[in-house]
Amino acid sequence: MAGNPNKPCNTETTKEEKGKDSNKKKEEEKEMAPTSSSAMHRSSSRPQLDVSGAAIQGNFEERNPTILLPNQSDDISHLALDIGGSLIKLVYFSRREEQSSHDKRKRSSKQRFWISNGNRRSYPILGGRLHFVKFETGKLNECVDFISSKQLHRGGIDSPSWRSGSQTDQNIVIKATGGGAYKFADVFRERLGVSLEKEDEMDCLVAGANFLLKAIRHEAFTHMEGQKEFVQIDHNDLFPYLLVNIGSGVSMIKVDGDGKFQRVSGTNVGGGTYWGLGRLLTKCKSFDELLELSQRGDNSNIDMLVGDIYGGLDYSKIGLSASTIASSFGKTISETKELSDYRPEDISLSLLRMISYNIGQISYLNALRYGLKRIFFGGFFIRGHAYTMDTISFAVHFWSKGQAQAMFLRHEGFLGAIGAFMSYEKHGLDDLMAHQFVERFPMGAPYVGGKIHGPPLGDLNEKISWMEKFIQKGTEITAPVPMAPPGTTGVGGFERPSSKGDTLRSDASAELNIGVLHLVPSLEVFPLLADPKTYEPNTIDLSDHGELEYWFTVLSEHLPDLVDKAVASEGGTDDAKRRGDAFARAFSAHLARLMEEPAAYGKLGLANLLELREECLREFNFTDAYITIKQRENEASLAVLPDLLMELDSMNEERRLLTLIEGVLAANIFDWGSRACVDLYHKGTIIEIYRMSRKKMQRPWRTDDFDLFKKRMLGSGDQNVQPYKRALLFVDNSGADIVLGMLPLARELLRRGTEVVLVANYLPALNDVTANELPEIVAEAAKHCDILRKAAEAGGLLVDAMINIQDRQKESSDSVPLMVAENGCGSPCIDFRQVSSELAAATKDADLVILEGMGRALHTNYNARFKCDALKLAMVKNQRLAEKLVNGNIYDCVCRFEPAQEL
Ligand SMILES: CC(C)(COP(=O)(O)O)[C@@H](O)C(=O)NCCC(=O)O
Ligand SMILES: [Mn+2]
Repeated sequence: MAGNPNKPCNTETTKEEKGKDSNKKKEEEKEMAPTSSSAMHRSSSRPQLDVSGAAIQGNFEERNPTILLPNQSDDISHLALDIGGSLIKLVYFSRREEQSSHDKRKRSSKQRFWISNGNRRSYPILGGRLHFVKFETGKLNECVDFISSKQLHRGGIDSPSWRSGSQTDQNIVIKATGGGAYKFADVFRERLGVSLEKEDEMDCLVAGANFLLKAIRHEAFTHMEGQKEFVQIDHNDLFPYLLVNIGSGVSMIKVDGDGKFQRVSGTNVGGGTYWGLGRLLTKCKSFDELLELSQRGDNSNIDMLVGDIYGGLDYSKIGLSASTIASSFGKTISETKELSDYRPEDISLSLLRMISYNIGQISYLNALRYGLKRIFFGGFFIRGHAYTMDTISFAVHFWSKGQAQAMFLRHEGFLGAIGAFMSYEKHGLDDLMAHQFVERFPMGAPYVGGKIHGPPLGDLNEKISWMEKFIQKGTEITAPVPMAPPGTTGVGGFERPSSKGDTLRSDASAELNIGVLHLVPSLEVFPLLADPKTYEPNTIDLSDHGELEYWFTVLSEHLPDLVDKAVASEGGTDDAKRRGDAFARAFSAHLARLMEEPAAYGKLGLANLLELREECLREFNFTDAYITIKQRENEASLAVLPDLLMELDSMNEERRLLTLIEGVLAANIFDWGSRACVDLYHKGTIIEIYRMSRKKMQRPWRTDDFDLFKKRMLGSGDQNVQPYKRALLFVDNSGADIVLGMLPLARELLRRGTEVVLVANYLPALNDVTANELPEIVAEAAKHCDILRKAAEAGGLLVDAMINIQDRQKESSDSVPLMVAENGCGSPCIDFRQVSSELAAATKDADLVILEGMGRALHTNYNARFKCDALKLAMVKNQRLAEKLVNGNIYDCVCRFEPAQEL
């Protein structure tokens, strides 16, 4: 919303004044509203969530069970709108998780043990997803059709009230902001029978920005000369800042806190100006077309530069280079030329620079006026466009002499809509934290949301046929637009950005930068992290282009094998083949997109890529691609476990501890995600490979802290040591890895009086063992081992044990328990900023963490520090990683012991 052009644009409007204004407006509306529209709600009649008598419906073991609210009578809307001059922005919430066959399998397992969370809430009451969609305001009907087709105004197709038909549309109130909330209220009433409850635009913008800056980890970034860098915002040091929202017009708001702000300025030269003038001057048919034209433009043909005035020289005395724009459109004063003599590309770029530069400059002056160091720019004018951001950044940097910094927001265009959504008090979103959001990039959002609107694809078949049909289009989307030769001058004399980040894709680009936000309120920061603020899970920095290229190649080359396994896991049917093909295309498209713009989905690390691959598989309904392999390897390993245990029991404790650690490292070779290992499997049986791997376990290992660990475990000389109280073992692969490696180590800890929690994945990833599979494996192993059996019984793992209950209670009461906890992840790596509340609860009294495998101990967490002792064990199954990380070779081993970090 721009300032009134008839008023100076720096007219201040305080929030209090605004409040008075909007109350007055509301009163006027009330008087004017016909009685039939008495449903036009005021805050007093705002629907509230009544959680009295709330009960979990169905199985308590479900991750996101339905919460039954027997006393809830108000209509609950899951939709909010920001109806601007050019675009309608829609934020909607879908409550229900799709039920995967994995979940179904999980529910059928009776043996699963859950650690009690005490008073913690272990179920996500508001678990669900936040979706972001936009429409052109001129196509309001399409927006209404979209809402209607998804029944969003009634809480979504899946809402119980919609299915039972218990909800009447007359009572439905939808929060809306922006001018269109007034202008189009009748359309919504007539077409959907709903009332729009207007929320103040500035209130919403600020609420949306504050929410995003606090809740989304990689929301804010800087963009200078083509380089995008994410900025970690400290929640306690966020205010004050200047929020500049560039829509059709521009608002500049000084934000001092939640709900505390002042609109200090604005300018009527904004996105509408660019689009309006651009349309007249270039005959472009859409904003995006105009923006795309600018990519190929050279503004020096239109703008008068300092060099044009000074005969090619800089005006260095006052710090102006020859390429600085002295006068936007200054060259077009030439009387000999007509509009048709100028290239539309050059006009577009010149216009874009004029407007962006102007906004950057006015913003800085306002920041200066109020002593604000940080300026956040939002609004759909920006559209993730590199030139626009660079120009604004340059202006801020130039005029502030580097003292102020322009920052941009990934959800730039949705601030108002998010704010309107948050104004439903019942959602209680304002309390949510970064660790409770997981952003995902489903095929349905980035690739189909390509047009100005795009309902995420509904069912699997739609997704597959979209991939088949539009693969050509997908390639176009991800391919860079050819650039004009560089060398044109820009504002203030910086050359046009030459990084790949400045390529403009189709109009899908805006959607490509944001995904669907999964709200999982049960996620927590791992309580044993020494310093969560500085914790960075990824070891490999993919902003290094060489690294990026290497890992992209590795993942691309692994694809055919992965597809084979995935298709086989689903019986090799034609349907599975079709899905496999679609998966490969989808994942390749994501890779290509990220290769072109690594920061497109937020800060990119190797763990994100490995997780994206798993997410893509799940999206095409491959719930457990390695299931057959996992089962086969478990069986083979369980068959030799009794012999191994006997061998171990014949050793003295020192020899045994060493053999156990060797065993873990040797068995970590069974990794179906490593190309080198997969090649090995074609040459031998599981047992042969295991034996070979054990034989090669010569100390010293590449990183070898075994002696330190041994000292802590066994003491030295006469010195006795206290056993660890509770150890969390982050286990990795199925088969030999868990059965012959980690379980025997767990047994040793149990034998020494340490409680053991086996922490495993919530969802399958490659051949990793899942928490759901562990009780069965432990039960099998326990058949051959009393220590494991008693501990598993004490831990409640052996519900179906053969012994009678009384005996079990007697025996288990004096045993330390062996338990299982799920980690909340479905990836080969682990991000300790987001773990399940079950795992967080299990950290109580834990004084040892053991991380096993490349994914959890090397790719992520290699540099992580914990409040308790930590042992990191892995075999490095990749030559390049071995060289980079430990200056060694493939199959080298890492045994890193780190005593508790002093705080
Ligand atoms: C995916 C993995 C992290 C799994 O390793 P794990 O955690 O099972 O030890 C690893 O196999 C990997 O980094 N693979 C890609 C590198 C390669 O194929 O050489
Ligand atoms: Mn693994």
